[in-house]
Amino acid sequence: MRHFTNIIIGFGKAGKTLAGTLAQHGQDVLVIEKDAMMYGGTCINVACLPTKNMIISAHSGHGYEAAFETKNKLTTMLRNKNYHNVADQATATVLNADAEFLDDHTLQVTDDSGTETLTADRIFINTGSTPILPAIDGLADSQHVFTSKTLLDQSKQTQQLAILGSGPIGLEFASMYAQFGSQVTVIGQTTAILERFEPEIATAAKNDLETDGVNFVLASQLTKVTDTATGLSLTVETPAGTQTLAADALLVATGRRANTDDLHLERTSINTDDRGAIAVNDVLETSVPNVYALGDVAGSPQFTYISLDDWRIMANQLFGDQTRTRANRPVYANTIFLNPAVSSVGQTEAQLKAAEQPYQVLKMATAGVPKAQVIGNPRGNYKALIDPETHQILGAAIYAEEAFETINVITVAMQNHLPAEVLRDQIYTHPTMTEALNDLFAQI
Ligand SMILES: Cc1cc2nc3c(=O)[nH]c(=O)nc-3n(C[C@H](O)[C@H](O)[C@H](O)COP(=O)(O)OP(=O)(O)OC[C@H]3O[C@@H](n4cnc5c(N)ncnc54)[C@H](O)[C@@H]3O)c2cc1C
Ligand SMILES: NC(=O)c1ccc[n+]([C@@H]2O[C@H](COP(=O)([O-])OP(=O)(O)OC[C@H]3O[C@@H](n4cnc5c(N)ncnc54)[C@H](O)[C@@H]3O)[C@@H](O)[C@H]2O)c1
Repeated sequence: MRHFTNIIIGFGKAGKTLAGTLAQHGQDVLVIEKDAMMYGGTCINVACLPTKNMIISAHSGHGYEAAFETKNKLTTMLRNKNYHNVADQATATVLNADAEFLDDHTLQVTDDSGTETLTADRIFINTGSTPILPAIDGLADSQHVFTSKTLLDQSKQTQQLAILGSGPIGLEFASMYAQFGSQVTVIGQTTAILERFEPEIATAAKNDLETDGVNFVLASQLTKVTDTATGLSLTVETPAGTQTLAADALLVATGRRANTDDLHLERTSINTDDRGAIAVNDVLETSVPNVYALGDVAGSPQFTYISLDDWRIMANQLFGDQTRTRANRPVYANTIFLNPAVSSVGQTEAQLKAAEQPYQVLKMATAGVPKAQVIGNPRGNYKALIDPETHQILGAAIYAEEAFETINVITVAMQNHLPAEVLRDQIYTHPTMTEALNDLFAQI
């Protein structure tokens, strides 16, 4: 039985960054990753980075197959770099094996050479999340049903793509495939898309997706999947009655759940919450002392930058002044990478209204921003909500080119309680999309 000071299960964003921190402090650390094609974790191999690379290729007019090759080169380079970032540290070791718990502090790892028992002073669980496949007649047995990961593996373009779920994965793939020229149908159970965004922005984005060729079947339930000679036939209960849709492939994008499947937590005193995520306190410790969970598996909001923030909390607790916790996570935004992107931060007008909190609304069309015309994509709009007394920003939503950059400027202002005048009066380089903030906040 080998013993380590630190064992990290899963090569995710939090885990790989923590491995570097521990090694820099001279501590030994073993990182266990079950899949050698996943060194570096989900984001760089099968999620954020390959999808954004393919989306950029699609929006730039590149064909699917060229985009696929470019994406594979990128992920291969990143995987190799991520592996060496950890494995080349003097006190770090990477083990390609499946890890499971035997008891609270003992792990068993299994690889081609057999099994081994390991113990550690501290164990960090960073095993990410896994797609939820709804129990729909025929779905599990179909040869033409894909997850985001398996669809990204397809070297040939799917010409007729059905997508179940209108969340970020469903919409980003819909936008990407429509730009590649495929016929895309999104089947959603909600009556609208982007429900957590401002309605003006959600409506504009939906109209533009439709202009790009995406067909929406909303407020509907997929009830049956049947494989045909060429693809599949989908039975959908819609408000207008039962519809049958034909497609070459179905992407299932109906959410992701914490990945605890192989860990055998039932052999431990590690608790899970009502969503199946590992229950942790504000400093990410599980119900077992010295066993921690970080990122998606700990029920953290499912973003790479939040997994990275879990690393900040952990590093601060281990080596810093122990002030950072989940409870004082800074303000953060989110983006869905459509054409253009939609980004939001803080509260929406509906939330402020429900809370009876006073606010002033500022709105502007993207077409008024010179850079949007330079790029040739003037679609979209901006909306901000400010406190009428302090002029602090309560929320913002942007549907525009480079929304994902501009929103970060607003986020910094919100985190630091700056009045909107600071963004209104700031000098921005020209021509940039950030200049929109001069005009948006000029309406105060
Ligand atoms: C298609 C898609 C697009 C996304 N786009 C974005 C985006 O643009 N921006 C964003 O911020 N977020 C995005 N996300 C979400 C983001 O990818 C995740 O929130 C993030 O990767 C979670 O990281 P993590 O640190 O929790 O673990 P992960 O990076 O998921 O790492 C977990 C690792 O643990 C390994 N593992 C699991 N079980 C075991 C075991 N028993 N033994 C050993 N190893 C094990 C897995 O193989 C995996 O490598 C996207 C997700 C998807 C699916
Ligand atoms: N740009 C980004 O930051 C980005 C991109 C992709 C994914 N992600 C992360 O990954 C997570 C998972 O993404 P996701 O889109 O799979 O999940 P999600 O939970 O965000 O959205 C799932 C959608 O599927 C719908 N749905 C669920 N069951 C359904 C059913 N039976 N029929 C029809 N619709 C159904 C839900 O109503 C919801 O709209 C996201 O929550 C997000 O945190 C982030």
